[in-house]
Amino acid sequence: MSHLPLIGVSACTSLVGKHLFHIAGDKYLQAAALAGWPVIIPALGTHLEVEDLLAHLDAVLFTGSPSNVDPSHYQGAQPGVGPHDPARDHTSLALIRAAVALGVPILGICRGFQEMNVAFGGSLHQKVHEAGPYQDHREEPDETLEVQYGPSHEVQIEPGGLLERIGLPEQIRVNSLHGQGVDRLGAGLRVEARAPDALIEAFSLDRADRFALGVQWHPEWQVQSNPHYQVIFQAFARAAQRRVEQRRIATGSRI
Ligand SMILES: N[C@@H](CCC(=O)NCCCC(=O)O)C(=O)O
Repeated sequence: MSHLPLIGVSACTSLVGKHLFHIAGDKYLQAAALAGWPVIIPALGTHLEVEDLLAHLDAVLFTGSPSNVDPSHYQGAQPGVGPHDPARDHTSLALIRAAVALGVPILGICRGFQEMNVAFGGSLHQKVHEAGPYQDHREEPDETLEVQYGPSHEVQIEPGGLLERIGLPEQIRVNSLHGQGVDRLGAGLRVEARAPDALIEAFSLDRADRFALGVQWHPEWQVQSNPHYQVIFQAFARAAQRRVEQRRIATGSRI
């Protein structure tokens, strides 16, 4: 039997009619399936130990979402810009910290990237477009998905980092669909890419023994037809496969 990695995919809470559901977008699940079997992680908050779940997973993908991380997680009690999803905040922040501690590879996309920064003690601009020298990084609300998720601006890949090592060239074009962005970078994170306005667009954990990468753009979008997006998921898949091997050795081949 082959040991296909199990890839956790973070869910948002969302009302469908009068009932609360835990949902993850199809494009994230399809892209995660390039690395292994995706399993949706419900945003159940903190009453379950995330370590118990992580013991069974080989990697976790933290998805994008229209909701914003509640600023109480990084700058004290403030109303902040909604919508918020407190259950997702609690689940994701606990999962990110525990995954890194346990050596489970993680990839954060858009909100997931912002969650990673907050989990490492960083902060976010509430509205990037009102925060000084930055461009407006939001999508045009009335445009088609093809336009919204199409290339929007360049990012400059930092030399010597993970993104360079996995094969990305000095500059790539990426999509851009976010109102918030990294302000103070979390402890232990290394900048991997910046937008032309210098906004941080990607970071990794500065530890050779961990795969923890966050990107502000959406590499899951039509990943199969974009070689620059594909290499990110290929690197994530390799990290998940390494975790399968580590778990196999740790459990004496019984997985
Ligand atoms: N709300 C945050 C994060 C933006 C984000 O993740 N957008 C993705 C929305 C839909 C999707 O493609 O999953 C912000 O505005 O910065």
